[in-house]
Amino acid sequence: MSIDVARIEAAVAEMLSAVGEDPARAGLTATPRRVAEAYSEFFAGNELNALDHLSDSIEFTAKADQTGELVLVRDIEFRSMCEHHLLPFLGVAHVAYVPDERIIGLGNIARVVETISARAQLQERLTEEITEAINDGLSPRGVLVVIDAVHGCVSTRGPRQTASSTVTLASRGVLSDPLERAEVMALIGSRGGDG
Ligand SMILES: Nc1nc2c(ncn2[C@@H]2O[C@H](COP(=O)(O)OP(=O)(O)OP(=O)(O)O)[C@@H](O)[C@H]2O)c(=O)[nH]1
Ligand SMILES: [Zn+2]
Repeated sequence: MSIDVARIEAAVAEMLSAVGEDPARAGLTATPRRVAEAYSEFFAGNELNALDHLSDSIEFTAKADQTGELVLVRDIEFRSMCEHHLLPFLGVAHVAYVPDERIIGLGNIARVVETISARAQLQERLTEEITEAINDGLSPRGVLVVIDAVHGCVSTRGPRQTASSTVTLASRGVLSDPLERAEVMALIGSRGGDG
């Protein structure tokens, strides 16, 4: 089902009334439309299939004596919507995989993250779904996804922990091995230049 902008606008006007605001006052008249546009962005991934970003994979043949090649795309910025409170959580995703017979243009890894983020999510499920998409789309020898995020529902309300971030990790195949995983974690932690 596509996003129903008119229904979002009506619901936002109703919420404004419910919190004691006047949705007709000058500063608020365009707010339902703006929120509907923002929600259309936040939930655009409901209409998309992340695997479509992996359909143009490239054949990759490792030489016989090469093992353990790794692709790591670090610091992919994302925002998603916490499904408990409909407040954003923001952070970075690090996506690593060990190719088998297919690799993919690097920008498509970020597109997978964006599509799966643009849905009502839990950070754990977001991490799992990105891992699963890379695993299904590229059939690699291993996948590891690490997400580090700050939740609006933890920082702006409830516990109000503004300095706390949450790290989640999911893996498949050879990157589930603790030693292989440790190498990727070290690479994620390292930064070239002044980063
Ligand atoms: N595991 C997990 N929990 C989350 C995520 N986003 C938000 N939460 C937590 O989900 C919980 C929802 O708990 P509830 O008790 O139903 O709601 P609440 O009373 O608003 O909880 P508090 O935020 O702790 O005040 C809260 O502890 C949130 O911090 C997430 O992505 N993953
Ligand atoms: Zn929440």
